[in-house]
Amino acid sequence: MMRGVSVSFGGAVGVRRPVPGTPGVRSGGRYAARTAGASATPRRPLARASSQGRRASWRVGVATPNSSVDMDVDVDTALENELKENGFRSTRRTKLVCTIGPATSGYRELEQLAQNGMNVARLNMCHGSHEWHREVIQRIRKLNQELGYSLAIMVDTEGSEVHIGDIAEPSRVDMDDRWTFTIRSLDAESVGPGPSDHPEDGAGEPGGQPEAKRPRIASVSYDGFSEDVSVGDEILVDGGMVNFRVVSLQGPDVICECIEPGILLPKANLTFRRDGVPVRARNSMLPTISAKDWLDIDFAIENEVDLIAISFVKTADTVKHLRSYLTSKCMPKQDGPGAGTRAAPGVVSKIESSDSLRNLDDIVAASDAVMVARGDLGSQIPLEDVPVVQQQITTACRRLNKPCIVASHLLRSMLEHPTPTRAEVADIADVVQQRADALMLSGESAAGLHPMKSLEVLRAVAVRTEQQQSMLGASSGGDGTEQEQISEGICSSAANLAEQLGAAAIFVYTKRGYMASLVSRCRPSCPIFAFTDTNAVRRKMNLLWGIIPFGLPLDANPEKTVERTFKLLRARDLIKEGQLVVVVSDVGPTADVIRSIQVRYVTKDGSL
Ligand SMILES: Nc1ncnc2c1ncn2[C@@H]1O[C@H](COP(=O)(O)OP(=O)(O)OP(=O)(O)O)[C@@H](O)[C@H]1O
Ligand SMILES: CC(=O)C(=O)O
Ligand SMILES: [K+]
Ligand SMILES: [Mg+2]
Repeated sequence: MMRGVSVSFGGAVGVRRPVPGTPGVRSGGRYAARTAGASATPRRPLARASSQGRRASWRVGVATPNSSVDMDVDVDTALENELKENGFRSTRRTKLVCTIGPATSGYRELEQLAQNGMNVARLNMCHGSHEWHREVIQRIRKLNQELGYSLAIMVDTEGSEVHIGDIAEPSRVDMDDRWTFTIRSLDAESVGPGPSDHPEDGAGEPGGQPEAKRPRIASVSYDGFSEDVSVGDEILVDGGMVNFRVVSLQGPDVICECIEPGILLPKANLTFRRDGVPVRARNSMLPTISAKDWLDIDFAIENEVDLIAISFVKTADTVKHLRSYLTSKCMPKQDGPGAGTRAAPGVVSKIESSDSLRNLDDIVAASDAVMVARGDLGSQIPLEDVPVVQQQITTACRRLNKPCIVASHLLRSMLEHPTPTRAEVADIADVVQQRADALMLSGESAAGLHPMKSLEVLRAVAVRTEQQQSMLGASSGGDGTEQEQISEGICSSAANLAEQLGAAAIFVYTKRGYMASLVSRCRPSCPIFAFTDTNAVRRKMNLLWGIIPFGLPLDANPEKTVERTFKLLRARDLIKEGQLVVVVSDVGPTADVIRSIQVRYVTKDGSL
């Protein structure tokens, strides 16, 4: 049944006489023009615009008979600048997620990350207090409000993983160094050279071991740890950042010797192997969402973050359970003109264990987004399987239309060094070629020596790689309701058409971000301008490949909205006269939505 679907090619070709009083132009943040009133010149710059992307706003009166609608359109400051500076074809499509830690938690540093292309800020609840995270969230909100950014915030839960305590500082571990991992709680978690905590080691006494052999000690978060491991097991710290061999078990203490040197970080996680094979510890039977995680989830809800990432997801049931909790906790929000939209955070499932791989499709289908968490994944499955599994996950996400973040070790060497290895650059290029939606920095941006440089490298490699690519075929589709299939068909046709015509951009109007995601999934080679009327949807689209999210009130009459969009973007110089734009719209009078594809040339003043 095709009622209510119209594919029209009513391009407003050529140049029509400009409407008297072309709306003014400004840079960054919000553009506002009022259609009632007579003044045609910008009359109220609310803030100074600068090339760094300072937020500014102009309010403009445009004389149009029979109308008194407030016209405005919001776009992220950094994206607007990228678009203007790089042009449509070279603007980055792959989104960037940065973990915020001590190296980047200040306002100035956050602003610099935003300027350099961060789309989503990740807060890892393994570290820091709620107070610390709350302050970071407030700073990001301030950036969004005052400087016109539209950064999304993702809270990442700790999960029931085994990790060491909060040691005072990163610690170098050399070959043969002895460490004790204990399930005893330690008062001051002592790290580094010091007297032995264990009587039998004899260190700290005259005639004890030499300094380098003194045992060091760290607590372990999981009580079953000392029973799960055996002498001879290999302990991997953070998936291989440092490796130990278990030399003896003494009640609550596991005595280990370093067999591969490296750096031990606070809260580093522990996995173990027996005869070269990863061992499923009993902690894998613990609930995926721990008691602490629930407190962190409440914190995330309270602070209205956009996304919650769940560590070590094993089944879709966990995701569904969390979603019902979020829905019950989140009241309908008054967020812009789209009143009644629920501001419940999206659920990001982190794929980082062999259990999750068995249920991959179900987990992906139940989630709002997925993360390939290669750090832990690499210590839970054979390392050589990681690239294959990454490809499987990105493919499943495309098929099921869920955004996919590829995370961890992308620029690991930049924790210390100012330039990446060639292999790291090749890895980033590989992820971009797989058309993952987003790349994520962890320690590089949170605690490394070169957080800004890391983001610059990430962005530069992403953009360079994208330039070499052309459009990939649209999804296979075929599943879903008839209505969903119609939407998919419209969006993939629009993407194909844009490709054939070499269109400058695709415009898509989207209430929930769904239509935008369908266009994004086709990976067209022109940018996708997605217009929505709620800020929460706008921020969530920060994760979608190729999408440039705009905030714009959506008129009940879709044609009016389309016309207004062209005028506003033209006035802002974001589209140029003569450019060809493919428009996908399914925002209509509620009962009988008319979905259409239109091809339009941009006129001098944007009028149709
Ligand atoms: N909020 C923070 N406070 C202090 N240090 C942090 C914070 N966030 C991250 N870090 C540092 O950055 C390092 C790497 O980041 P992160 O913990 O996010 O690693 P990961 O492997 O991505 O996470 P996960 O624990 O979810 O597997 C951490 O070991 C820690 O030293
Ligand atoms: C990001 C994360 O949790 C990991 O790579 O393990
Ligand atoms: K985490
Ligand atoms: Mg992890």
